[in-house]
Amino acid sequence: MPLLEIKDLCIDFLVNHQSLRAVDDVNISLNSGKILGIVGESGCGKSTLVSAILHLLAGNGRIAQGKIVYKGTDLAALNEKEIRKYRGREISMIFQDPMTSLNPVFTVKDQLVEEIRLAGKVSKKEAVAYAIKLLETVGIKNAREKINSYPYEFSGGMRQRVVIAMAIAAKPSLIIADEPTTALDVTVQKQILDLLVSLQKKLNTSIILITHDLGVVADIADSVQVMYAGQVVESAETKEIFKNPLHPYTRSLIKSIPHSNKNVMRIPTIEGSVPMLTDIPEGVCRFADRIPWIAKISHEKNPQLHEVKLGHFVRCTCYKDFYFKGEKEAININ
Ligand SMILES: Nc1ncnc2c1ncn2[C@@H]1O[C@H](COP(=O)(O)OP(=O)(O)OP(=O)(O)O)[C@@H](O)[C@H]1O
Repeated sequence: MPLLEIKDLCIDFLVNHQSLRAVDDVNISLNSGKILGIVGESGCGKSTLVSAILHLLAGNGRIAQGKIVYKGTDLAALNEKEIRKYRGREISMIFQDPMTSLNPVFTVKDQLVEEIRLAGKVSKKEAVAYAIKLLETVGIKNAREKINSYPYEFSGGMRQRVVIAMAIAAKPSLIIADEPTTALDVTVQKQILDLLVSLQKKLNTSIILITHDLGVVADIADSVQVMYAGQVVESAETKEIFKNPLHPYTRSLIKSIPHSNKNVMRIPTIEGSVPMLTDIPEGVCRFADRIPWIAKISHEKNPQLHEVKLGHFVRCTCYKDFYFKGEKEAININ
């Protein structure tokens, strides 16, 4: 049985008496000890999707349909008191900005000890010893001294390490990391990702890693779901996605991964941005507006996810006729 199974999940926001669908019929299956990458530009619905798991949606959001089955329990059906037992203990979250999780007026020790004591019955002394061990585990040197510092005394990367220490304190089975490295310098980003992967292996935790950068998931995720305008447009094992990307949006995301060789000729990626919820077209390919040079007939009506190969799904039929505008022009010139 998968650790987490999200089935036909739809999430709506109520805006000016209008119900707007931000997540549309998403399915996820995640096994123990695996890393799933959820990728897409800002506004695709990634954060909305994962915040629903622990009932952290904004006040105007609601699960309109679907199930979130975790270890056999449908989390979507739980009340506030019941879901609290899962937060931090079974499933923990790491956000982009470490200060979302850290309180600036308390020391790291106070915050870690509180988290540890919330998770289980331990004495203060035991909790402090465990907190120091946790800081060492996440690579903070001189943890015995550093534990008495306030969050502002740490660099951004070190703060994110503290947040990760808090996130693993209760040995959760699932960590949801929502753009955990976006706010950090490139060199620090790599260190934090390496840390997450090493902890995942050590603790056999599963991770859902949310990012706008497909390059980030390339080396570490076992599987990838690409989201666009609230829907999954492609999903497969990571190797397969990079070997055989099909959906125009996935192909565009792959092209936009920064390349170490700056001399490589760059074909322009697809212009534009994700539509606002009020502008999402119904019953047609949501990506069609971004690739107007592809004939309308190439798109499917009411585009569905098609399993093109075992475990590899792609939405709409437009991928079959898709080419990058610049590519064809380059061919014509030659
Ligand atoms: N509380 C809300 N009320 C109305 N619309 C919302 C609300 N929260 C998010 N949205 C909208 O839902 C859509 C999905 O937003 P979401 O934050 O989940 O996207 P995202 O892919 O995680 O992007 P980002 O990385 O910028 O957070 C966007 O159009 C956003 O404007």
